[in-house]
Amino acid sequence: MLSREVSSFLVQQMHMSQTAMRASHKDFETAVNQMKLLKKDPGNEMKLKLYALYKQATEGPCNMPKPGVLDLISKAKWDSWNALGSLPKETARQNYVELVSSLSSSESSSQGKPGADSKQPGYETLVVTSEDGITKIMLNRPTKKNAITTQMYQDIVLALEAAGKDDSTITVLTGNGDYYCSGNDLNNFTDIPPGGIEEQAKNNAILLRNFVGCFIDFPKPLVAAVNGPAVGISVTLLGLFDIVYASDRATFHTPFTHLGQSPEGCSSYTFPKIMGPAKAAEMLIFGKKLTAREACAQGLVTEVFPDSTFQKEVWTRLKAYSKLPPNAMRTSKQLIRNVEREKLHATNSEEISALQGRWRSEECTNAVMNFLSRKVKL
Ligand SMILES: CCCC/C=C/CC(=O)SCCNC(=O)CCNC(=O)[C@H](O)C(C)(C)COP(=O)(O)OP(=O)(O)OC[C@H]1O[C@@H](n2cnc3c(N)ncnc32)[C@H](O)[C@@H]1OP(=O)(O)O
Repeated sequence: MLSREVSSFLVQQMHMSQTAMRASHKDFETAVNQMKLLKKDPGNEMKLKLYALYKQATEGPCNMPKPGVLDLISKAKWDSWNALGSLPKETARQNYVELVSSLSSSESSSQGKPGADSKQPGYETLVVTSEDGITKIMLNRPTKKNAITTQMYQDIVLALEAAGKDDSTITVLTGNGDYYCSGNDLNNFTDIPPGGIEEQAKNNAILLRNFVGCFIDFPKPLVAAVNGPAVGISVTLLGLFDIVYASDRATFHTPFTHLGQSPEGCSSYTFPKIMGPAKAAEMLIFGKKLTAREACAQGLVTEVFPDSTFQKEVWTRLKAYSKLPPNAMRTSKQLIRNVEREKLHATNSEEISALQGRWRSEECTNAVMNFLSRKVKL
């Protein structure tokens, strides 16, 4: 017998509309007005992002002359707009609407909670520690193989934002227990909001755009310590890390087709670039699982360590790196990232548009249902 969540998920899926979810001009105008009503200052970085998207949505690509270096504010605005390159007006409009919507909902969810603004977040399923110049973000849901829940996506974003600003020099993502991460928690698909599947897909799209965007824009060296098997989004994101160390027990599996889904985490761009199109296709289209050594041979993994000495060797290495001059490391990271930052954001948008279609498909519905009703494991 199917669980209640699975049945309700199925019913919603059968009734959902096939209309595309592009933001209309009216949605855009509403978002522009909503921005004026925000009570909390979203911060300079966010304001620049919104400015750039607004200009791109209303005027198209930046073709203004670059302001002089002494005109700091105009230059920051110009840089932000110019970084969007040839992003289509329609995509910029949609990104703007989604960004404002996420700001409004985080503002309303913090209302009425005394001290919500000043409180350091206590993460339920992450352990964040800072020591020896290294901030470690550890996924901490070992009994569920560190599958990422909706709350965890949000917490990882918060933890990365904090790590980007703290005084550590390197940030490390790792997993607790025998898995690094089993990817998206498939129960995320059963938590259907009042607006049905359409609203769910829209919320997931906002969540994912923001989540992947954070990895694209992370300002410091970012290291993955892959302590065990990795699945789905935890694999695709590796293409956005600066270094990937893996235990020889780790495997790398992206079974998107089996799940009726399509790649995310910018992997449709980073994987062919890293390993060549033929190897990338075998992983992303056919779901071939790689061993740690294969992933290393294909350039996705920097170095593989025996599982028995993984922790000791990785942390000794990272502690030595963390003593290098931090500003030089940041500058090098930024130079490398700036070459393709715009391309990565555009890829993120494209992948999410495709996924929204996939999430509404029968192929995806059946795959999720088979997992939740314990019929299929990867
Ligand atoms: C909103 C943004 C969306 C972004 C999209 C991302 C795409 C992806 O990430 S696709 C990848 C999704 N992941 C999977 O499909 C993995 C599903 N899990 C499995 O196939 C297996 O659990 C496993 C191969 C990872 C491990 O098998 P094993 O036999 O060793 O352990 P289990 O008994 O199956 O697992 C223990 C426990 O953990 C639960 N669990 C594991 N992975 C997930 C998951 N991804 N979602 C939800 N729950 C998961 C599993 O159900 C077990 O729970 P119970 O002990 O309560 O039965």
